[in-house]
Amino acid sequence: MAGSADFDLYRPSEEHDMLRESVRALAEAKIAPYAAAVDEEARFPQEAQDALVANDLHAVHVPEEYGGAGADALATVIVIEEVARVCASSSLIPAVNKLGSLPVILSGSEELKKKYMTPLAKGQGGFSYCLSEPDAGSDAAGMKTRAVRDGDFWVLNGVKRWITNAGESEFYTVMAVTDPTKRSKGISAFVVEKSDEGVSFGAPEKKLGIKGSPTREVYFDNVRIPADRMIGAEGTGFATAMKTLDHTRITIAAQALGIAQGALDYAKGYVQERKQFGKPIGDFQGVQFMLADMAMKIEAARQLTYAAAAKSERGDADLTFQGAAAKCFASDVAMEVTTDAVQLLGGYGYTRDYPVERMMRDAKITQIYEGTNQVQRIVMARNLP
Ligand SMILES: CCCCCCCC(=O)SCCNC(=O)CCNC(=O)[C@H](O)C(C)(C)COP(=O)(O)OP(=O)(O)OC[C@H]1O[C@@H](n2cnc3c(N)ncnc32)[C@H](O)[C@@H]1OP(=O)(O)O
Repeated sequence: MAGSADFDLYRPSEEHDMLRESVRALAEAKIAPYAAAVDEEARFPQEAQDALVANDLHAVHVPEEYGGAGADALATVIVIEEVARVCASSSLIPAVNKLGSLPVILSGSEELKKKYMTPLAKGQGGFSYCLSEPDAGSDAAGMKTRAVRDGDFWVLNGVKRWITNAGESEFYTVMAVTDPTKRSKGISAFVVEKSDEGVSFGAPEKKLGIKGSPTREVYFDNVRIPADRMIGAEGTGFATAMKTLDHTRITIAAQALGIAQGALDYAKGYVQERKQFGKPIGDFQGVQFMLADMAMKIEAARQLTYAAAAKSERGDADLTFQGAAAKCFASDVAMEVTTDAVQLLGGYGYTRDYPVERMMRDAKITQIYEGTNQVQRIVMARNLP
């Protein structure tokens, strides 16, 4: 797996290129064949989960000392990008495993890291991230889920909403209020296990896209967990949640990039096959210009995303700006490019007989989750370079 110092700001190393080739081959052979059915039936992509685990690609970011592949941020981006190119729902597996576990990696005790990163690396349990609530989305610090100390335990009560892979994951990073007088400084982070008494899940949301990735509410009803499940010090949970997003918004950019590339690749092939007025529609300059614009936007998004991944790896001071910028830009590109791909396929593009309408529906969420693109602008404006 690629090492952390192997890439400069913009250029993936030879190892990164090899990783891309192998993930692309795996994704095309083992994930792409199920993408349409996973979407149509709104079912978890078990085939993708199995293929990713078998090839050690389900959580590549886990450091080697905990049995992981120790992939750097760019390698993680490449894995997510290549899986998203064929199936966005499946790309949420490596993405959410990073999102859910990064709070532990960034701020957790050595004991917590050993306890939870090891099974994650082995594919014995995924990790979900519980920040949002029914009434606390963009205003994450307005959360109400409460954790109250009781001797050597914390007792959690509340509801988290929009939790990706809820019910599938074994482990949950949960942000909860430990001091209601302090807003963001009164929030702490915890690891909760699916098997903890009092944890339950709502019905899967019926969504426009990423239908293969279950999104459910998570309920905490007097969930009593040992005090050493707190991630970092009391009151640092919100900062940990935000620091995590600085790194993982780049994985959403990767996902957007993959979806856009998948749509461009499909449209490129289609315009050579489809004949109108006696020749392939790709011979018309109007169509060529659309493809050129799509490729140009994707390339710009890729450069921004890879540069952000390099900053994530190095922990550069301007990561907050760059992560938000990459997520915002790449997700807008994904929406534009997938919409243009549908346009290029005309009436066929609008049907489920072709994959581009799925890609267009899947692209939409990348403008919304891990902070709407309006929130990204708040973040960028507060952290201008
Ligand atoms: C991977 C695929 C799965 C996808 C699943 C998707 C599920 C999700 O979408 S996850 C949830 C997404 N939610 C979000 O992104 C939340 C959006 N909201 C936000 O980011 C914030 O609430 C935001 C930016 C609006 C700021 O909120 P606000 O309440 O004004 O807080 P703010 O005053 O900036 O910060 C509070 C404290 O946190 C700390 N903080 C804020 N940002 C950071 C940061 N980037 N790094 C470190 N600390 C930070 C600050 O130190 C600040 O403390 P201080 O007052 O001492 O400076």
